[in-house]
Amino acid sequence: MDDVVKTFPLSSFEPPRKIERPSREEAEAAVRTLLRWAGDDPDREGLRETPRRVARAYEEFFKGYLESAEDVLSTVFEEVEGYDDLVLVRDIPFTSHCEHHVVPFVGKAHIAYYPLAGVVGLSKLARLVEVFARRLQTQEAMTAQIAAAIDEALAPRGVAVMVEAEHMCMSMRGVQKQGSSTVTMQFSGVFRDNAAEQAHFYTLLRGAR
Ligand SMILES: Nc1nc2c(ncn2[C@@H]2O[C@H](COP(=O)(O)OP(=O)(O)OP(=O)(O)O)[C@@H](O)[C@H]2O)c(=O)[nH]1
Ligand SMILES: [Zn+2]
Repeated sequence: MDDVVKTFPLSSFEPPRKIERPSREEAEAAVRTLLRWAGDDPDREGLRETPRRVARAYEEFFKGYLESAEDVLSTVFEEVEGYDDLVLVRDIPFTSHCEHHVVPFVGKAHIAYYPLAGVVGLSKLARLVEVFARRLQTQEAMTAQIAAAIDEALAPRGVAVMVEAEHMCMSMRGVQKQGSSTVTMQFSGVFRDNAAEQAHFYTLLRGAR
C-alpha cells in the first residue's frame, strides 16, 4: 500500500472520503506506543518485529478499504437460461472488526436474491462479504451494505441478507458473555414486502445441510 493520500472506495452509497494514510513508520510507531500502553517493552527481543507484523496484519484485516463492491459485482451474467427463482448462498464465513473497540467479530453471512436481469458468479457474493467485512464495521451496517450493493448491481426482484456473529468485544472484555450470537437481517424488494418470502428464506436457512 502506498503512503499517499488516497480516495478510498467505501460502500456504494457512501461518498468517497479522502483519508490521509500515515507512513508505515508512523503506523509502526503507533503500535510501539500501544505495546507500551499494554505495559510491555517494545524493545525486548520478542517484540522487536511486532510493530512491523501488526502493520502488515492491518493491511489484511482492513483491505476492504481498497476494494469496492462495484468492482466485485461488475460482471453480471445477463443470460440466465430461464432461471428466475431464488439463489441462496449460505454459511459464508467472515471475520470483521467492530468499529468501537477494533476487536474481531466472527460469523457467517447468508445471501439470497431473486434474479431479474441477470446473476453474478457465486464466488462474487463471498467476495462482496469480504469487501465489507474487512473494514471497521458494525454488524448492522455491514448487513445493510451487502444488501444495498446487490440491489444496486443486479436490480433483482429482492435481496435477503442475514448475518450471524459473535462479538469478541462482548466475550473477551466488557460484559464478558461468551457464546452469545447476534443476528441481523436486511430485506429488500419482494422479501421486504412479503412475509411469506421471508419465511421461505428462514426455512431454507434451517434446511438440510
Ligand atoms: N449495535 C452494535 N453494537 C456493537 C457492535 N459491535 C460492538 N457493539 C457495541 O458497541 C457498544 C459501545 O458502547 P460504549 O458504551 O460506547 O463502549 P464501552 O464502554 O466499551 O461498552 P461495553 O462494551 O458495554 O463495555 C457496546 O455496547 C458494544 O457491545 C455492532 O456491530 N453493532
Ligand atoms: Zn466492539
